Amino acid sequence: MIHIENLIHQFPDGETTVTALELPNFSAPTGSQWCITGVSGSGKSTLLQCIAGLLQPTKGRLQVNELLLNEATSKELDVWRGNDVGYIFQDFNLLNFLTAEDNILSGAFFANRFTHKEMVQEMNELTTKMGIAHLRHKKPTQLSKGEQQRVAIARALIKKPRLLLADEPTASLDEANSQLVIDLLKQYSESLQATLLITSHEETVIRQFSNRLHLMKRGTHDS
Ligand SMILES: Nc1ncnc2c1ncn2[C@@H]1O[C@H](COP(=O)(O)OP(=O)(O)OP(=O)(O)O)[C@@H](O)[C@H]1O
Repeated sequence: MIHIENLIHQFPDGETTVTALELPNFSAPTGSQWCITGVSGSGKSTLLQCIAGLLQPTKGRLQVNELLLNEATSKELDVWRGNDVGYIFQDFNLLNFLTAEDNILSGAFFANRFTHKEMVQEMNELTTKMGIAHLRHKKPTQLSKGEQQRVAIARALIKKPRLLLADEPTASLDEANSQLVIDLLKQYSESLQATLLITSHEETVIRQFSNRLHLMKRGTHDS
């Protein structure tokens, strides 16, 4: 469950600030699946980062399940994120010194509730489903963008999170892999009753979600 009231996020911009996001109200029931749309710069990534507790909102109330994010300490946010949040970054954020396999396993490490055997089994299943099993021993720099994206997605799914946040998860994928990823995210969300929020510009992706949140570009400079 996500519940948002009067959320505002501003970034400093020289002497002034830029309002990246303003969202008066938003509620997503547990297990619901949403596509966040809006032109470039409308605040889609900012919203996902606020919901993941990666950005502290400037104003507003933001609750995810039992946790009130705007009042939580950074330690509470770290523990919660490690346990409950699967985040697929727009630019992947893979660790270049680790193999694809170790990058994926690292996604479950901080959840602290799986044995090594369980993590390896889940990693094997995910990489097979996603067609990247043969790439497990490669480093991210030896992979194409689309392959890196699938590694990033497997890293988010391995811990079976209650909240799945995916920032443009199909942006580097061809049509077939894009569909595979959307199907996989939806299946995970359904089977785990995990709330799923994805951002996308692509019509083919957007129309597969009946729940949509459209953000308007602000770009307002406030002194
Ligand atoms: N770290 C930052 N410092 C200052 N301004 C920022 C920062 N990050 C984002 N912004 C600004 O906030 C606004 C929203 O950015 P955001 O990345 O959330 O948009 P978006 O809708 O995800 O865009 P895109 O579709 O291009 O990824 C933009 O005007 C952007 O320039």
